[in-house]
Amino acid sequence: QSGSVAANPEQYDESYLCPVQVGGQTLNLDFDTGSADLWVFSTLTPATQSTGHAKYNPKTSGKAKSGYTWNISYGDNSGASGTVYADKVVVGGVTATSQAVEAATSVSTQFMQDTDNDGLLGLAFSTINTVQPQQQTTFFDTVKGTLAKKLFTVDLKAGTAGTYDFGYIDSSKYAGTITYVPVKTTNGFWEFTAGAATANNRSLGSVGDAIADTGTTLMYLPTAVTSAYYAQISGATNSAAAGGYIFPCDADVPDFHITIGGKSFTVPGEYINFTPADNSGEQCFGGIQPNTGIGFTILGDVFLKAMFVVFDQTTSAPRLGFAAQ
Ligand SMILES: O=C(Nc1ccc(Cl)cn1)C(=O)N1CCCC1
Repeated sequence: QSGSVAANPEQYDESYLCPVQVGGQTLNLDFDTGSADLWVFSTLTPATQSTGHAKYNPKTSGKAKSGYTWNISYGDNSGASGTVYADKVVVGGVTATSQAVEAATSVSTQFMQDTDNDGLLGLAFSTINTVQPQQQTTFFDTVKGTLAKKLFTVDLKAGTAGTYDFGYIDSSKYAGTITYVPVKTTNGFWEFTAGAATANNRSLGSVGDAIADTGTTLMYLPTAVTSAYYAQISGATNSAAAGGYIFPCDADVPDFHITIGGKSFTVPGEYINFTPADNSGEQCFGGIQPNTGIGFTILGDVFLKAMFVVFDQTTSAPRLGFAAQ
């Protein structure tokens, strides 16, 4: 089988939500290549936390996995926890007849407040799934053997709907050729080595170990690369109060170029002029921030929405394919 689902941007492209049928009920989920749990708001979630969200009712067709629990936290310190059911999950026509559906019994404030988001669909490697006592597979791992090709592609866009495709590569969605690089799976992420970064034809240094993460909004780069980038924007400062680099909203924000697999790819400066940093709209928050304390680079949505990316498990050595949109 193969299929395609829309990825609809939230305000400021903060995240992208995709309609998914869970036990016959449609929920809008945040597809996240940086985690491996499929969890949903449910009838088990306290009403004080679930108001405004679509909820999965396991009673309809779910089979409880007795004694199974899950508990996940993300880089922004949001998180959720709950219990586990097996149910039918359909994404863009691709069907998992018995997928582990993790029903939330508790969610953090960030999830409670984002009423467009009804849960997450993890697309990292199942080795980092949090279900105990027995780890469960991601939707992709569950259906992988039934797909025309064991791969999915990500085509996020700035300010408009993109797509996640499962089982095939649509060559109309990218320009030029796809450049493939090997993936290191030991941390459970789609992790690879990126190369030189430049802006205004000046070297910013090398990016190095990086993950392709659709669940993270921004780009978190090595501190040296980040500071060299913002040195080229007059008025840019690293503001503790704002939580990162900000600059005058009318500044000239340079394009960011990164080499992957020997090919250069460009993130337009306008994507890096991310959002107003305050109510006056005078200062804007940067789409590139330092990866302090993370230990690797995260290439999140700001990067991905300039790219067409193939998450490829067609062979025993997973790989990532990158092309310009
Ligand atoms: O928080 C995340 N990433 C993240 C955020 C900040 C920093 Cl420094 C690093 N990573 C993330 O992937 N998600 C997924 C769903 C909700 C948030």
